[in-house]
Amino acid sequence: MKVLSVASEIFPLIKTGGLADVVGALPVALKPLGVDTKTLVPGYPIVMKAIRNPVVRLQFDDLLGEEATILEVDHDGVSILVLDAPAFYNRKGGPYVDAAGKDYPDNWRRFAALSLAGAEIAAGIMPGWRPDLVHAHDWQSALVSVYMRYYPTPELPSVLTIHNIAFQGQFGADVFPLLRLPAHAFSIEGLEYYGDIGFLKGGLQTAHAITTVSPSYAEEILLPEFGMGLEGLIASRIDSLHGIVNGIDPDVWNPETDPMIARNFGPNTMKNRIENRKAIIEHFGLDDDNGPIFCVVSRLTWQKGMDLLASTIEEIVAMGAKLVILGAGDAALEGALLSAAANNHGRVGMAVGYNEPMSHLMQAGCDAIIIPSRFEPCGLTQLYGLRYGCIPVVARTGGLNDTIIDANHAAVAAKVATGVQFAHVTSEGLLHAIRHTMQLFRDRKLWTQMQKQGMKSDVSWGKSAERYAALYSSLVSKGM
Ligand SMILES: Nc1ncnc2c1ncn2[C@@H]1O[C@H](COP(=O)(O)OP(=O)(O)O[C@H]2O[C@H](CO)[C@@H](O)[C@H](O)[C@H]2O)[C@@H](O)[C@H]1O
Repeated sequence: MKVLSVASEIFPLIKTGGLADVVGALPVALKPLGVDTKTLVPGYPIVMKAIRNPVVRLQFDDLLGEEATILEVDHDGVSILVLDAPAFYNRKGGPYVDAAGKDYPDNWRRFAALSLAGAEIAAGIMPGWRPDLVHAHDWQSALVSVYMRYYPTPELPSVLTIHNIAFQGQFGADVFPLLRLPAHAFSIEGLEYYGDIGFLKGGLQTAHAITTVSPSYAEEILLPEFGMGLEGLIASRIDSLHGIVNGIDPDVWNPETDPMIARNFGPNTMKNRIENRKAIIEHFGLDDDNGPIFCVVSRLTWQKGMDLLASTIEEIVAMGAKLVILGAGDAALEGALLSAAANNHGRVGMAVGYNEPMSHLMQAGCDAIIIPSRFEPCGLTQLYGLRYGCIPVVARTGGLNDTIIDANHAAVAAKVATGVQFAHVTSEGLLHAIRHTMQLFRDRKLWTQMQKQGMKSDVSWGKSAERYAALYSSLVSKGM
C-alpha cells in the first residue's frame, strides 16, 4: 500500500511540537506492515538547508498563483517530498509565525497550497508514483480532502488526524474565492464555518476517516468542553472516528543508546542514571541534596497548565522539591516562570527556548516530569518519561489518562503503577499530586519498582501502527 502523508512538520527536519514526532515516526513503524509512505512537507528554509541530494519530481507553474517544485529526498530511510515554493515558505520566522511571533497573514494560502499540492499528487500527476490513500494531519493539511472532493481531481480514500482541535485554521470568507474551489464548496458540507471558512472543519466534513491521538481524547472531543465548537460535526461522523494512541520512536528515545545524555542506562543499570541527575544539578546550579527533582518540558501555554505551575512554584519549593523547566511560548508565562527561578536560586532552574538535547537530558536525569495539561490529545513527554525512568505526574485527561497508571492503592499493591494522575486540574490538584509523588519518592524500593514498571510499558508504535494499517486497508478495499 502506498500512502501520501501531508503535514506541516516532520522530525528531524522541522519540529515545533509533538506533531513532528508523530509524522516522522509513523512511516517507519508502518513500513514492516507493508505500508510505503511518502511525506509531503513545506520547504521552509530550515528544511531546504537540511536536505541532501534532492531529486526534482514535479513542477507547478501556478500553485495558487506561485511557482513551486516538488523535491524528493530520502532521510534515514524515510521518503520525504518537499514543496519548494519560496513565495510561500522562504520566510525569516518559524513555520507559522514571523520573527516577532505573529501569525503570517497569508497562512491560509501557504497551507492551502500544501494541501492542493497533496491533492494533485494524489491525482497521479507525479510521474512514477501515485498513492492509494492520503493521510493529512491537523488544519494545515486538512484541505487535501476538500480539494479531492471539490476540485477537478479524482478522490482517493483519506484520513485526517486531529493532533489538537484547538488549532482550526479559521479565516475570513473573503479568502474563499482565492482558494480556487467551486462556489458550492462554500457550504455546510464543505468549508463554510459560521460564515467564515474553517480548514479543519472542511477536512472533518470530507475526510473518509477521522482519527485522533488517543481513545480518551476521541471521546472528549464529542463534548463542548473539549470539542471547541466542532463537537456537533464530530458527533455526526462518529462512525468514522477512531482514537489511536501515539507511540514514540524507540531509537531516538532509548536511554541505553541516547547520545544526548550524560550517561546511558537501562532497567538493569539504573545506578548509571545518577550521572544524568548530576549533569542537571550542575547545569542549573541546583542544591545537591537528595530530594526529588521535578522537570517540565513543554510549550508554555494555557493548554499545558503552565499558569498553574507558575502559581504554585513557591509551594512546590516549600515542600522540599526542586524543579527545572524547559520551554518557550507565552511571554507572560515565560516571565513568571523566569522570575520564580530567579527568586528560588538552587531550587528552581529554567531554560527558555527549544532545546532537543536538553529535553533528553531532563528525562534522563530528573526524577519526575510534571504535565498539568487542561487537555492533552495524547502527549508524548509522559511516554519519554516512562522510557527514561522519569515518573510522569499528569492531569487525568486525554492521552495522559490512557498511558499512565496512577499510583493508587490497588495499582501500587498490584505493582502496576507507572505514575501519578490528578483529576482536578487546579493549583490544589497539582500540589496534592506533587505531595503524593514526594511520599512515593521517599519509599526508594517502591520508586525504583515504579520506574522499572514504566520502562517496561509498551510505548512503541507497534499496536497503533497496526491499527492505522488496518484502517488504511479497510478504506482502500471499500474504495473509500
Ligand atoms: N522547549 C522545548 N525544547 C525541546 N523540546 C520540546 C520543548 N517543548 C516541547 N518539546 C517537545 O515537543 C514535543 C511536544 O509534544 P506533546 O505531545 O507534548 O505536545 P504538542 O502539544 O506539541 O502536540 C500535539 O500533538 C501531539 C502529537 O499527536 C500530541 O501528543 C499532543 O497531545 C498535542 O497537543 C515533545 O517531543 C517534547 O519533548
